[in-house]
Amino acid sequence: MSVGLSAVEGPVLIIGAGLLGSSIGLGLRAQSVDVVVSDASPTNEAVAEDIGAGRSLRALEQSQESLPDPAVVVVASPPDVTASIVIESLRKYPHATVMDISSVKRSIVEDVLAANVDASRYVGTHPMAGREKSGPVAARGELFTSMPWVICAHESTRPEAVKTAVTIAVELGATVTHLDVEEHDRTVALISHVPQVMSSLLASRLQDTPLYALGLAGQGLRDTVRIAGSDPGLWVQILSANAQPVVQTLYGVREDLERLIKTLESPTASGARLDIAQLMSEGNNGVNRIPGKHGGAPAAFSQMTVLVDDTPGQIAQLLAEIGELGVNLEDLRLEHSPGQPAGLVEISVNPNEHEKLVEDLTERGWKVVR
Ligand SMILES: NC(=O)C1=CN([C@@H]2O[C@H](COP(=O)(O)OP(=O)(O)OC[C@H]3O[C@@H](n4cnc5c(N)ncnc54)[C@H](O)[C@@H]3O)[C@@H](O)[C@H]2O)C=CC1
Ligand SMILES: O=C(O)C(=O)Cc1ccc(O)cc1
Repeated sequence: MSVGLSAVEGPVLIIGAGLLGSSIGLGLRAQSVDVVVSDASPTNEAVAEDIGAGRSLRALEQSQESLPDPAVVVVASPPDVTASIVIESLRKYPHATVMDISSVKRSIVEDVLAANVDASRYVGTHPMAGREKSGPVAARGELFTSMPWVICAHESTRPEAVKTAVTIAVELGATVTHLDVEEHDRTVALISHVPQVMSSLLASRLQDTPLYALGLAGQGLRDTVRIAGSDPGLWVQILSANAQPVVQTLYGVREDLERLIKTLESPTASGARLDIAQLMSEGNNGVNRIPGKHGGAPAAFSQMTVLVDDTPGQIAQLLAEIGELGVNLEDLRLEHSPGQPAGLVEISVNPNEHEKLVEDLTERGWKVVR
């Protein structure tokens, strides 16, 4: 039974009410879907209920209310317990579609298919959205808006189960892509797991760096180490469950790293500079291939930087004025170094709006750098 106008049939039972589970709960509740949350940690389950991600299963049980038969079970627990929770849920809720959202798929699908359960109601999925924080306090209902969500049906998944998973992803604002399990694991090794490794390896170089040196860091360092703040416990599980595809990608990185080290050991040798330039431009080629917003073609937006005072309301004022000027912002990034009295707002717009916006904002008294 659906409570609101949502296309999702509830109740939806979310098992694992951490960052992802509670974000899904918040997003579905915003569409008036009936959501029940369950977590091994009573505290996380209670926090999830408090922030509005769904009704606590424990609280329902304590009040002697029985859980209405869930139409969908979303398993949002850490990867290492996901397969066993999926299997248990398929047994316990014989009418429910059971989907998981773990970052790795092959090991889970294999375990579910090997168990004596009705695996046709199981569909593996993976929202490509997250944060470098964990737990329900970090949850956001809009986490999945315009983000990809991969659906990995296995050979015996029922079409209705796929449809249910797609409906949930779409309801949360995500864009659905279908991949088989092997392709998924190979792909995420490159676009998610190795980036995490590279970020952590670079950030680990900073452990003994004097604080004055870190204080000089610009946005480049912050951009590349942001995800190094991720939960080690989760990443031990992800990397070990997807070790083989990750290692394949790391072999390529090792090759390029060895090439660069060798070149830089003799930087004035004949051809050395060309080799450095080649490595850098190979990086340019790669970054230019990353699609723009909403999965569209790589977009060539033009950028400008606006200096704002570090006082409340400045950024809101700037955005309001850009809106008044009728310009659509394609992207926005804030740069701010602690201790600096000003912040930098980097704005991306369509190139044909660039010059006029620089002029208009300057006229209105903003300090704009092209
Ligand atoms: N963190 C991220 O950015 C993303 C994570 N994922 C996947 O989502 C899943 C959850 O990750 P997060 O929400 O980040 O982790 P989290 O640590 O924030 O949440 C996991 C929750 O599961 C609970 N839990 C642990 N064992 C349990 C069990 N046996 N039964 C019920 N609950 C249990 C924990 O108490 C915790 O509240 C993982 O499988 C992860 O691979 C997918 C996409 C992005
Ligand atoms: O924060 C980011 O940039 C991420 O890429 C988050 C993320 C982490 C793990 C996943 O399985 C999917 C997405």
